[in-house]
Amino acid sequence: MNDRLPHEKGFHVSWDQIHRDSRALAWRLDGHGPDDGNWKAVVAITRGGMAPAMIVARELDIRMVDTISVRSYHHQAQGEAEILNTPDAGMMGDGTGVLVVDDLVDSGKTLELVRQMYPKAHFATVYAKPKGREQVDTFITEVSQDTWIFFPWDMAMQYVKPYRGSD
Ligand SMILES: O=P(O)(O)OC[C@H]1O[C@H](OP(=O)(O)OP(=O)(O)O)[C@H](O)[C@@H]1O
Ligand code: HPA
Ligand SMILES: [Mg+2]
Repeated sequence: MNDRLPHEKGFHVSWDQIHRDSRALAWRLDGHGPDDGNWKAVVAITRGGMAPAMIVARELDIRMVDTISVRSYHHQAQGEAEILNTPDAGMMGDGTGVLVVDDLVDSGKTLELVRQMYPKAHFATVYAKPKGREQVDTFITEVSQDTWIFFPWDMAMQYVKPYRGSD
């Protein structure tokens, strides 16, 4: 792996896999909302949470969808997490009944910040690393801390040399 990358392992996720895993997340959450099992809204943490949030909202038939914009990473180096935009305050309240969805939790800093704003919300991610696991209420797959997850929206198909041979 390239010297600039601090992570030992790469976990490459296809569109098909993120779709399946996001569906699995929705099914796990189904029936666990505070209002007769229902959730009132889905809030995606931009940008990575938007595709999983769309799939969760579709599976659970939730039409109330909003976003919260958080930025914490510059390439693979983490900076201070900052909130750039918040969802409708009236809809959010203290977060009760709201599913906050992100693609993954790594250090947990992003979720920690959002949790401070909406302590009663339910935090769900598709993938989780050990350091951030305490910040997430529901997730599907755990990967080791030294794994970098590559999402399909950050990748493109490209030529790979044969195992044997030089062209
Ligand atoms: O648990 P943490 O260590 O805080 O890391 C997890 C967050 O980092 C990534 O987002 P990023 O800030 O890179 O922005 P993006 O979603 O727009 O790519 C990822 O999508 C999570 O939101
Ligand atoms: O493993 C990761 N993959 C993509 N984005 C991320 N942001 C924090 N950790 C990761
Ligand atoms: Mg993100």
